[in-house]
Amino acid sequence: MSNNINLLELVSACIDLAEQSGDIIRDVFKSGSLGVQMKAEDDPMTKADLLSQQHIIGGLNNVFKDLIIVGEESCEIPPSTTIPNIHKLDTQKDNLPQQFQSLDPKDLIIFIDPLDATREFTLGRVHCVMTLIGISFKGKPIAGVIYQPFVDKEGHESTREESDKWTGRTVWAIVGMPVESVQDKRAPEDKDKVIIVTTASHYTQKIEESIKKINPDKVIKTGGAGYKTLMVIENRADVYVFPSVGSKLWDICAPHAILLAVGGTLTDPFGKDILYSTDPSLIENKNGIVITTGNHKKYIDLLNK
Ligand SMILES: Nc1ncnc2c1ncn2[C@@H]1O[C@H](COP(=O)(O)O)[C@@H](O)[C@H]1OP(=O)(O)O
Ligand SMILES: [Mg+2]
Ligand SMILES: [Mg+2]
Ligand SMILES: [Mg+2]
Repeated sequence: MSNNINLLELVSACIDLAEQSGDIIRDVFKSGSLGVQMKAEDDPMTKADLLSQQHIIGGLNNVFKDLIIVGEESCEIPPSTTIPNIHKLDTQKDNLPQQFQSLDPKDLIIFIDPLDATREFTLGRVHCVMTLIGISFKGKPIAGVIYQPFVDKEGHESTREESDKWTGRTVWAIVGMPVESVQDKRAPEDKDKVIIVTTASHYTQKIEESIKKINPDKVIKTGGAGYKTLMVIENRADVYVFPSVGSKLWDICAPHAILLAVGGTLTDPFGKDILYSTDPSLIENKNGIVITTGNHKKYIDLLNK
């Protein structure tokens, strides 16, 4: 029997599971007992990272057979009774590109970052925290789901004192379909500026040099690969520059798919495409990443001059 997958049903399940993981992540945060473990120096994992990944993979495996899943955390997946809703996007059926209606699971890889910006999570800077579920097909991202637990439905950030406003936001896209959940959030005073967004916690001399080459009007340093890519997608920044080792395929697959759906570009700092693969030697974005929604070649040329 064919186990072929309809992409809309898979994305629907991913949205449902990411939203449920948001409840898990908020509950762990509010409990005040994060259970921080260091996987390596500068690489924390909490109870929320683990429970979120177990919930998502357990739920996906209950509905889809033969899925190839690459999750950030190395953990057992306990038996799960969760059956995700595969019908959340049924109203979009007519918009689904024909080639995505019946996909061989052998051609798909699901990249899961159960909690992006763990360091910020442990420090209480929770606005950058996201669950990221990306779907690649034959090496390229085709769909992405982002869930932000610590913002409201519009993506507005609020403090811990206003935690009743943390209703959460989902952003999702399938490449080739209209994107509904993304807004242009450029501040009027930033209209003609060049704005770079980059890491707050892994800032290096090399990043400093790259920024000088672009000579921007403004540099925003903040946490999370998903959060920074979303800043570019929503036009709060022009280019996300991270010309260093550190991010992995699960950090970028979901944001990359949403970026592609809005016409943006993600490459390494030399302009080379990223190949989404299960090959352990390719999981790390060794050269780094550059993300734009326009003028990509201009920024790559500046970085390599
Ligand atoms: N040196 C590193 N080791 C592990 N993960 C990293 C490293 N650098 C970046 N990351 C991942 O990329 C994200 C973005 O990095 P930064 O905040 O420095 O821009 C981090 O939140 C982290 O994801 P995660 O929190 O899911 O482990
Ligand atoms: Mg991590
Ligand atoms: Mg991450
Ligand atoms: Mg993570």
